[in-house]
Amino acid sequence: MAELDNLAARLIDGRINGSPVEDSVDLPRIEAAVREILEAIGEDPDRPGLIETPRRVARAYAELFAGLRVDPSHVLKTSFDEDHNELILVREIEVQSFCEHHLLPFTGIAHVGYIPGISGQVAGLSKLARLVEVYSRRPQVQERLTSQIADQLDQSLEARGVIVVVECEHMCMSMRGIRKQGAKTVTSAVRGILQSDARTRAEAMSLLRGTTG
Ligand SMILES: Nc1nc2c(ncn2[C@@H]2O[C@H](COP(=O)(O)OP(=O)(O)OP(=O)(O)O)[C@@H](O)[C@H]2O)c(=O)[nH]1
Ligand SMILES: [Zn+2]
Repeated sequence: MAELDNLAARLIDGRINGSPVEDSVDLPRIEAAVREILEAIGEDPDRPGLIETPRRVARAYAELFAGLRVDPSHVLKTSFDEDHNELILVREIEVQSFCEHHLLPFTGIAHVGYIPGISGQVAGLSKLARLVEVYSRRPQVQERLTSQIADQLDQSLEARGVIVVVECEHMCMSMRGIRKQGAKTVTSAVRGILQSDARTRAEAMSLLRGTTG
């Protein structure tokens, strides 16, 4: 599992281009399924333009869903002690995920913030973005993505407070179905003091929006 976890973490980084990808998912099964889909929509999977498509899609899925094989608690393992007991916030972390209902992308941004706990555990800033990646690269719903990020931060850092706000556009709403482009879904998850104390939350919200005045 540790080896696979490591492989998937590198996949998330986009650093694998080659055979190791095959170890992480059942590629032949995905290929067969994609071929089936192509036939079912009335295409000829053997025409030159499509002949390699099932293989490409399988490899793309290995990368796009690599988050399923990473243990999110590993991401925040390398936290360190720092004498800072107020809000730490990383704004506008890119989100690229897939709605689990239609397997279509939803994309946008996440703001991730926390107030360190009495243990004084602080995470490397990039780890917050990595956490977003690990949970995004799975079939998801935006609400769960948001609360999973918040809960993991809460648990791993024993934070006094956590705030996560995610703002995304869903392709399943813009390309099909209701076909409304530009609609943004905003979800939030707050934990600890950021949930219980309205003033602290309001302060965090204004920083999160980029307004400090
Ligand atoms: N709450 C939530 N809903 C989502 C998310 N992603 C997609 N959806 C919605 O999931 C719902 C699935 O509804 P269904 O009625 O089962 O599927 P559908 O017939 O394809 O729905 P339409 O999109 O309305 O055509 C849709 O309303 C989607 O907009 C998400 O992250 N969170
Ligand atoms: Zn959807």
